[in-house]
Amino acid sequence: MNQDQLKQAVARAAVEYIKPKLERNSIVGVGTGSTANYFIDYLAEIKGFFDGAVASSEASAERLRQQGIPVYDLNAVDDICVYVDGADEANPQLHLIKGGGAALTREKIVASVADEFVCIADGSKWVETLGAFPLPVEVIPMSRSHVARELVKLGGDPVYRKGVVTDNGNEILDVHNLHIADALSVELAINQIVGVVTNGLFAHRPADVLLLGTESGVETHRALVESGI
Ligand SMILES: O=C(CO)[C@H](O)[C@H](O)COP(=O)(O)O
Repeated sequence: MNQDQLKQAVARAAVEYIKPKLERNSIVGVGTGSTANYFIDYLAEIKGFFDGAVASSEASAERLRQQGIPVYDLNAVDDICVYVDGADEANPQLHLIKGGGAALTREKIVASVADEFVCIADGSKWVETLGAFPLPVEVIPMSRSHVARELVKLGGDPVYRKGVVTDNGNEILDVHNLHIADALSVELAINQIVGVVTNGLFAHRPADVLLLGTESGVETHRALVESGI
């Protein structure tokens, strides 16, 4: 199977995974990107089983509407039972790098609200250590150079993603050459820089479940929980 077929397989698996959890009034959180797009298309096949969706980008909202799925503003809903989205990298703790599609801030908001976060990814996204994929950081435009200098102090090589404006009207720096051994600390440290809206590390809100598309089928990974016992 090629990468696209693996994305389709995990998107299909996600619909099967969430279907038993849905009720007529359920709201589904929907991510952004090519894998999420496949998920939206398959989700449309069960649209009678839930109420509607909250989208993490204008692009996903548009695709949901085209598929006949009602789209709600996050402020208009009390609860999101499940959030389904892709990732650029995932490690065994189900910490993620996201934001290749520049939707990281809204993705992190919707993921944080959701009761369960189901990540869907083809096998190329699975890594032992995060950071080979440049870490996206959304910044307030006037702070871009300041934030870039601070990111250099943290050991990264930030590159301005020219021509990209996020749905929130901001800009993106992609931080190269970070070897992220402690994703929890790095996520906090970058978010402390004045001018940063958020960064694409999802460590404080990791995925709960990862459906990973491989040649031998869709694997289900759950986060390794550190236990004091
Ligand atoms: O974080 C994202 C968008 O901001 C996407 O989930 C991530 O970039 C993966 O995209 P794709 O499913 O196209 O490989």
